[in-house]
Amino acid sequence: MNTKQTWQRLLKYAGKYKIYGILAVISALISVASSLIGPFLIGRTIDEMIGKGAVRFDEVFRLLVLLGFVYAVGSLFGWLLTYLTNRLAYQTVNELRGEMFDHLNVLPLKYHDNHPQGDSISRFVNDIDAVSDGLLQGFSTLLTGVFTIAGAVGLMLYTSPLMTLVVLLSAPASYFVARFVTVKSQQLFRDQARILGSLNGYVEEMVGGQKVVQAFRYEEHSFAEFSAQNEQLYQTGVKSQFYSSLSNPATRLVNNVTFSIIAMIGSVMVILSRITVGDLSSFLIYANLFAKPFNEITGVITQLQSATASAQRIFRVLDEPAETPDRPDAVDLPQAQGLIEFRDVRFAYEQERPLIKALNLTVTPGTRVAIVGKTGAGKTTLVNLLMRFYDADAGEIAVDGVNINRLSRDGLRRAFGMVLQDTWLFGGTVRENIAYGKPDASLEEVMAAAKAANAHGFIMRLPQGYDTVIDGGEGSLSQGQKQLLTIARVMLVDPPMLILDEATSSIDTLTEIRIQQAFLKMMEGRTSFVIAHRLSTIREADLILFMKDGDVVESGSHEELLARGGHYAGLYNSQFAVTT
Ligand SMILES: Nc1ncnc2c1ncn2[C@@H]1O[C@H](COP(=O)(O)OP(=O)(O)OP(=O)(O)O)[C@@H](O)[C@H]1O
Repeated sequence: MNTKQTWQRLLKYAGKYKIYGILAVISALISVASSLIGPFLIGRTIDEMIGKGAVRFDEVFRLLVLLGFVYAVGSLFGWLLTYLTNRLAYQTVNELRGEMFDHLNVLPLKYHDNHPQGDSISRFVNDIDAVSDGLLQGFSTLLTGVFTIAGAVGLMLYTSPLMTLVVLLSAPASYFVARFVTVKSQQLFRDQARILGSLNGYVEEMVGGQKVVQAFRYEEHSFAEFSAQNEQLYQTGVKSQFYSSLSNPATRLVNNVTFSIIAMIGSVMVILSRITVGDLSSFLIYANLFAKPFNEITGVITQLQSATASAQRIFRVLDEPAETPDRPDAVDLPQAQGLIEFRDVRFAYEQERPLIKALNLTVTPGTRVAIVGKTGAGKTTLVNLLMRFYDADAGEIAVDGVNINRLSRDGLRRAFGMVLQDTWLFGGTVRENIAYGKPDASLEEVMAAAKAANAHGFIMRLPQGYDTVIDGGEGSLSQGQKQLLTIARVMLVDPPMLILDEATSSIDTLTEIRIQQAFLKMMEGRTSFVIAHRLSTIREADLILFMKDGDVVESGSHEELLARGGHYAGLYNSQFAVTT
């Protein structure tokens, strides 16, 4: 998408609020007109005061009152202009932000899997901000700048074409000086932002990994690395401030030289009676008004360039195809029994690397299935297909005999309760977190679910019990406690089928036993898939699926598979046999 197309698309959003745009243009015209009428009145006032004993006080007074009125009107409309452009910019980005959030929710999981979270967040926050700044500054500065330049040139020409020529000849010099300084300092500001980003990342990494840092006695090394980046930030910061602070004095120097030349020529013309002293005064003010917007416009152009780049990044997300919608005749799954069938299922994340080649599998209602296999074997992929986070490339997956492509995604996902290793809790109370899938649940229901999940005891020991606020999943809860809360969350919804991912780490033995018990209770009578890491879970499963390179290469009960002496027996002997 090129710059023109980007702005056309952006302005389409802004177009919905064009009434603010039209009013802003009118306000800009009035505000600029008053700033141009002012100097004219000042000139006339001066002409009324020249010569000893020739001051027409009544006329001077009238002009001064008029001048005051003109400037008051100018200020009022200047403020209105800021207000209206603010409304226009914020309404526009508000809509853009809303659309982006909606779209992030309907993008297929594939998008989120392939894009770093930080990048999506940055598009959502930083890029939207850049577009907002661009619209805000761009609109008001360009409008007033262009009107001021045009108006000042017209009035200067009217007063003295010769002096206007001098002013116009100086304009490119002023522009290039401003541009040189702005480009240089913008480059340094970009470097500064980049180094700051990297420093942020480094600090985040070090704070997050403090335990490991200390355990490996990495503090000195980490401090040295930090100091180097910090020093770099300092150097760039100083340089960028140096250049940006040059901008004003440098352009002012060019303007002042021009100003002196005009003053000299003007004085000669006054002496020759070609213009009045009032004309000269007005002209000098116009020359100043004319020069000022160049500085601002150069600054705004860089801002507009960065807004364009940001808008392009936002539109790239908005143009990502959403998850294919449910079929129009999609049905819900009112009361799933739990019969799951995979028939000749084929799937690849990347077409050139087939993962699941021909998966056939039947799981009868109420079966507890343990999925086992080395890392990368395809265990998560199987779950991804079952939940329709990804669609199979060929073959079919059926629940209770119905192809899942014919089910609504909502209906299908409601039929499964999921407990993942990466526990996700949001900023809210314990009660709200448990009731995530059933927001209208009563406290009694929430407590019953927590009791069933072995979570009630530790919740009651929290400072405010069920009303304790969890800070975005962080805070004082242990990993195991967080997992117990997510189990309670599923217990409350009471889904007919389950998908569980056993945690592999950071859980104390007691909590682990609690989780195991909760898992077992939850699985009673339900078709359940457990990505299993513990021998006890695997042994107690009705069916073990051993996965390798994307396919189920062995299936059966623990005893059957051991007797077969194949992959599972190999894994068992190498990993578990010693501990039994
Ligand atoms: N989003 C993705 N895009 C491309 N390839 C992927 C994606 N997700 C997984 N893979 C690849 O597919 C294969 C199976 O991955 P999967 O996550 O299903 O394995 P797993 O058995 O669950 O592993 P683990 O036990 O480590 O979680 C791996 O080779 C992995 O690199």
